[in-house]
Amino acid sequence: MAKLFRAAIVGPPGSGKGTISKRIAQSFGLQYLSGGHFLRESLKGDTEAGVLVKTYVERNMLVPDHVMTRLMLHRLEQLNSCSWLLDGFPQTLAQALALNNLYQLDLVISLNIPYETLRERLSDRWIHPPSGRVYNMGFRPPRVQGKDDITGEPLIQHDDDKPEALMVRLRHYKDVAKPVIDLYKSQGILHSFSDTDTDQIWPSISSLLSTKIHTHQLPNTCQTQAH
Ligand SMILES: Nc1nc2c(ncn2[C@@H]2O[C@H](COP(=O)(O)OP(=O)(O)O)[C@@H](O)[C@H]2O)c(=O)[nH]1
Ligand SMILES: Nc1ncnc2c1ncn2[C@@H]1O[C@H](COP(=O)(O)OP(=O)(O)O)[C@@H](O)[C@H]1O
Repeated sequence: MAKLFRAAIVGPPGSGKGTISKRIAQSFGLQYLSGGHFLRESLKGDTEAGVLVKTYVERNMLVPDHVMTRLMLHRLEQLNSCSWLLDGFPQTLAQALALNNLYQLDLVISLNIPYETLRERLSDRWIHPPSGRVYNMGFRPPRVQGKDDITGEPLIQHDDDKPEALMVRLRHYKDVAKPVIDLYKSQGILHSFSDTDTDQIWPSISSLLSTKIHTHQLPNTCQTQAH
């Protein structure tokens, strides 16, 4: 069987993880799994996990590690035959250690983006909740203002992208991210990218991945099991 490639992308909210992850998934055929999107999905049904998660997500607080880890590791189990890229997980050292017990990551991409850039971008971020498609009124506007390109449904802005919530998220992010970044640095798999612009960073990420992933080695069918 072809060797599977496992990677994660880390960076503050608004650093472009989702935007870059989608480009990576498209160019290199990795299965993309976003922690934030996955949580929002689990809020939809009236499940026990959904109710538990809701109170945290609504307050922009990290879901407790044991809950987040259980949900994500369960999902990853269903992606056993896939090469994947994680976005937004792990965010804490406890999550990183739990992941580490089961999977050896090949690569971690870290995005270092100045605060002012983050603030500007997130205040312009609009999303289409059912699909997770992300727009930006300057950088990637929808074809029709306020509407999703594919379905024409309305776009919304997350409460946690509004300025006050953003400050809290960024401060908190810094505290929890450092030990995670240090862990991956010590494992020799961390690659950091600093710029204000996704399009400037992308060529370097793409060429790094080309040296690590040989697309002919990736399984062309990745069997994903239902949730
Ligand atoms: N102006 C600008 N906006 C960007 C750039 N890259 C991403 N964005 C937008 O910034 C916002 C945050 O990006 P996203 O990928 O969702 O970041 P994440 O929170 O790290 O997943 C979105 O509205 C993107 O469309 C960029 O290079 N310039
Ligand atoms: N790894 C994680 N651990 C705990 N909670 C998380 C994690 N990732 C996301 N969350 C929760 O989900 C919310 C939304 O996540 P976020 O990263 O904003 O998603 P997005 O990818 O849409 O930016 C966070 O405010 C937090 O409550």
